Amino acid sequence: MTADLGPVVLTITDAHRTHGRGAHEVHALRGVSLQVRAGELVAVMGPSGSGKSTLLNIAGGLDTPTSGSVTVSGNNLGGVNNARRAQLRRAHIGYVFQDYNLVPALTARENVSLPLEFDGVRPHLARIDALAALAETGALDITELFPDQLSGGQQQRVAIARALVGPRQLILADEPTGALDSVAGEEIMQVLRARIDGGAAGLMVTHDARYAAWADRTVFLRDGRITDSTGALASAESLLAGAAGQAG
Ligand SMILES: Nc1ncnc2c1ncn2[C@@H]1O[C@H](COP(=O)(O)OP(=O)(O)OP(=O)(O)O)[C@@H](O)[C@H]1O
Repeated sequence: MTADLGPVVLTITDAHRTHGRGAHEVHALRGVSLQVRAGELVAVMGPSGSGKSTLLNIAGGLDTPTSGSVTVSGNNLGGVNNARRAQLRRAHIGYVFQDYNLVPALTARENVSLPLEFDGVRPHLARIDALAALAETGALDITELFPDQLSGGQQQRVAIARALVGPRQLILADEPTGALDSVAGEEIMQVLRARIDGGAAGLMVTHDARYAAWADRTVFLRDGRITDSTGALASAESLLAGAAGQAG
């Protein structure tokens, strides 16, 4: 997998993120540097409170580092105003969350079209792209169903299609398999892996070594710092040992 990596998509350089002040100050990130290339999936593991979600949020411009920089596809997210950051986010970055966040009143297809229509894509073109993304995630048979008619696994396929729709270069996933049984979880990982192999870069938070094993490498966070990094082939054993010790 690592042999065919493309250009660097995500660069995080010495990122610090502090929440609160004085006695309430929390150092969520303490100097994290990380690069993810096209065609590469990086898993992030670590105990509860170690800064995993904060790292994902700053990678996607949902949060900004207190110091340090974040560059996505050559765009420095810190050097632009909020409106431009939101635009860059929509153009380049797809998010997959554990709790799907689908709009209940919209069908699967409409949920996937929505981000494109926000960006001014005409409805018939958004529909074509939405159907392509739903095909990619194996959800073509449920395009006209509403979220409450779908299983958890099906809802996550729709949520991933929404994250992948259009030309996204960076896929950020926060426990994308968290609410699923292991069969559905493996299916979701196949979909994500295929998109990464197709040329996107991916950063995925997981507590589960089985899913981290789908990544090209895993970084371990502890107290806001990267403490360890391992390649996928380094050994499933070390991942399992790490997960057993660090899951939170
Ligand atoms: N908005 C905030 N205000 C204050 N503290 C925060 C905020 N967001 C995160 N934190 C703190 O920053 C630290 C890192 O949080 P973060 O959610 O990134 O960890 P995590 O590794 O994702 O945890 P979990 O596995 O439980 O989701 C924690 O101590 C958390 O309480």
